[in-house]
Amino acid sequence: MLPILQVNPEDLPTYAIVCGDPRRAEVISRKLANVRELAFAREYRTFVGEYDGVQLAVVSHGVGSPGAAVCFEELIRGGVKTLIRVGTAGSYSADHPAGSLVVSTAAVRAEGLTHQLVPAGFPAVADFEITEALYVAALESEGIVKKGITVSLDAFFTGVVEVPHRQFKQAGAIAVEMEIAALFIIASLRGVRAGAILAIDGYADSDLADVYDPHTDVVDHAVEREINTALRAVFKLASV
Ligand SMILES: O=P(O)(O)O[C@H]1O[C@H](CO)[C@@H](O)[C@H]1O
Ligand SMILES: O=c1cc[nH]c(=O)[nH]1
Repeated sequence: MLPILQVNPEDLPTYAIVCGDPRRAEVISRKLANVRELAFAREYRTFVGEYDGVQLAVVSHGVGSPGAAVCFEELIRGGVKTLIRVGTAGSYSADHPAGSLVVSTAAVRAEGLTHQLVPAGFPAVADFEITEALYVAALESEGIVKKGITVSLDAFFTGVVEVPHRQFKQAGAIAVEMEIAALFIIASLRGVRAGAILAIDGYADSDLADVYDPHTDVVDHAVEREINTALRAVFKLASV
């Protein structure tokens, strides 16, 4: 039994879609055939089922890298070889506002967890095949799709220390979220592949406390679109 997810490794397939929100995991699970909920322990809700004949798990990892890392590590210990994060993110550009999709090609390690795992200069990079499958599948849907470098932070709300959003943006990053760096570093360390797609829910460098509202139809529609994209990507990846 995986001690924290509370899942029996024998029940896990080799593909997994992961997301922060346990409710999103349940939404994704409703798109699967022969679905079973294996566990709901802490923030980690685990379903297994089939999409177009491909067996996959859908698991929530909560908010923030340390908790998400526990989920990724246990899934990999349980036999998962392909992990796709289906998340939300803040945008750095009016070219991709709320409702857009972003496929992460690499992540800035602006968080703490990965610095306890690998040396400072080690890159957090997505798997090429997963990234390609996600991007191609996303382009088949209606709406804006971008691919590029994303930033993984620990702090969601700001304090008195300035987060260098302007520098990240000037250096080429396109969106901000919280767990992709951990996912890509852990995948590299453990010899599995990982990718990520994000629904944009606002602007990252605004005062989030005042303006952040991820509960809009535009964001809901983008989340639905990224879920369908990720499922089609899983099917494509499993078919080659
Ligand atoms: O929508 P999820 O997958 O949770 O992703 C983003 O949303 C959470 C913050 O609201 C963080 O987990 C961040 O990475
Ligand atoms: O981490 C996150 C997630 C969604 N939107 C943001 O601005 N930041």
